[in-house]
Amino acid sequence: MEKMFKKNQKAKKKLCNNGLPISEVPSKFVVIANGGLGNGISVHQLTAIFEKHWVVERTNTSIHCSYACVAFDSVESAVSAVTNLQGTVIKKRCEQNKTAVLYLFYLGKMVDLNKTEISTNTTLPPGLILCEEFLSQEEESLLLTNIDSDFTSPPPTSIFEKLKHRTVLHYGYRFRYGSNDVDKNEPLSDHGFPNYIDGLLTKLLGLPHLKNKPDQLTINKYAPGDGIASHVDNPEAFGEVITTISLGSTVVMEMKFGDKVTDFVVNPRSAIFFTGDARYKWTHCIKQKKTDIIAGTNDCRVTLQRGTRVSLTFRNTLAVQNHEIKLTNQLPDVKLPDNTTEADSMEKQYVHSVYNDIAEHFSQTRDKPWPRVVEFLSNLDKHSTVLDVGCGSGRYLKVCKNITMFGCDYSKSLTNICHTKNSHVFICDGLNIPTRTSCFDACICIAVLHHLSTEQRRISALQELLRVTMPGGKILVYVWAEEQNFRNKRSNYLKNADTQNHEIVESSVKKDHSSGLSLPIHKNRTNFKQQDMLVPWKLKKQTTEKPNDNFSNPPTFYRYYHVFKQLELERLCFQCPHCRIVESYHDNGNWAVILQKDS
Ligand SMILES: O=C(O)CCC(=O)C(=O)O
Ligand SMILES: [Fe+2]
Repeated sequence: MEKMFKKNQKAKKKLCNNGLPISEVPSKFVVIANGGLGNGISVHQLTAIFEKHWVVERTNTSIHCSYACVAFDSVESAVSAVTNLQGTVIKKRCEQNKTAVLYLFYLGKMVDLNKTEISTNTTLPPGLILCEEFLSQEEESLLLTNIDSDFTSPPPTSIFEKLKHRTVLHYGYRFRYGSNDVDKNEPLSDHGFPNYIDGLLTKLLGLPHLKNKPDQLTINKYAPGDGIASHVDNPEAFGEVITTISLGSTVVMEMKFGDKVTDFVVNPRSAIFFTGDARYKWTHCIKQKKTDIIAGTNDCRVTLQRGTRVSLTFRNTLAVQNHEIKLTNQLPDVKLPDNTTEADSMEKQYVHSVYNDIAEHFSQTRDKPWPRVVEFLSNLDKHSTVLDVGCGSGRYLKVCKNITMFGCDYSKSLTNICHTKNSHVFICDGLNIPTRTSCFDACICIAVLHHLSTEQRRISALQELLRVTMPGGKILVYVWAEEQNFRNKRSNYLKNADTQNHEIVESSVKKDHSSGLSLPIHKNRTNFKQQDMLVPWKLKKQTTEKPNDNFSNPPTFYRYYHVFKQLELERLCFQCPHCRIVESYHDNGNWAVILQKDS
């Protein structure tokens, strides 16, 4: 009895997951779990049982459904049927000696299962271009025939690999799982792809999405139940657009970015272009399942059986820049902004937008207050009103009970996190703080100035801090130091090498072709080799999901930094009128000053 109850509950849960409007209140509409065509039970068999006792208005099932829906003539009939038929064992129509156990539940409304179609109103991630019916059926079957024969006997110009959860063929360059890149010195052949790809390539290049002819192709073959772990195709190794052609079977792709998740159906013969955010910020994956349950019309979910699916992923490999730098042992050229427009746009791309994207992860990993900042706040007069400029996720806003703290930050996502902690915060640019002059007893500005990309902006930020502070009030400023090894003491940043981010790129350069700006990429947890650079931030791996191969690759973001040399911060302060430096010191890889505004 108990076993039957458990099975009943399990069946109910499954129906709910399928989107059926199960109701606890009796109604005339009933769903019969296990009583559907998909489970080998015909409508005929059901009506034969019902008609002896009750009047049925309509019965509805579909070959895709293991359940059937029934509309009785009245609630009473439905109640009687649910009570009497619960747990009935019925012989399957087409499978001899096999039976099904029926479980019945009320529905809030009648559902027409055959009218359920895949819902098309999924919002795709920004930058994802999905072209349905990109190939004709003839083109698809010709490709499949050729690809099948390559899988059977891989040509010498290809590399065949059997991964744990799919088989793959690489052309052009071998894709190296682990580093998720290619060896540019080892092309697989002079002529790249097999001839049968020519037509497809011409067709792809005819669309505006691909700027250059791809030079690397991975063909993935998925049996039902196979998948690909969540990843971003390595931005260090491959160009701006990744293209995937699907053949053979429908599948659901899942894309994620922060707490945003999108599932969408990828049909055979479609082309997907991953560009922009979908290329660089959102991860994509295919779960290891034999069926996909997806949103359908009519409040229902549609269950799709997967068949064998083949996908072709085209990539453009990037040139290797590392070698030259290493060989000559010279620092790369740096081209920084030299006007306000350039500085604004660079900070927007490499500071503001990044903090919005990494806010959640940043707040989880940067929540410990630094002791000397807490000490500064604790030494302020009781009831002081203090502004934290660039407060991030608010780690100093609640550390001192005796003072009133406000925070401001450019990042909406970070200020949202502060709101959840009930802190007083507002969004603003530190160069234009929207408050009156002289309205705070003190200010702190921790790890902010180093994100401003010209000296003039760093001075302006100090002047703005001085403006909003009361005459006689104090300001504490911290910036990242070029000297991470000071007086023979290594900073925590260096000491914590090997624990985080160390796997990221060797020294290389990021050139922005549209703006002409060029910045070196810093190797995390190493000494700084230059003052201006991009510092990688790798989002944490999704721990909820076991990678099905070593192809799990969360996105990397780049933050712009100008690290300060000894006395550089003091020099900037000297250029600000009406203040004096009360104290300056090195603190664990940072330079700090305490300023006092003239009375
Ligand atoms: O099979 C697919 O559609 C995805 C393939 C993919 O993401 C890749 O090869 O990087
Ligand atoms: Fe991919």
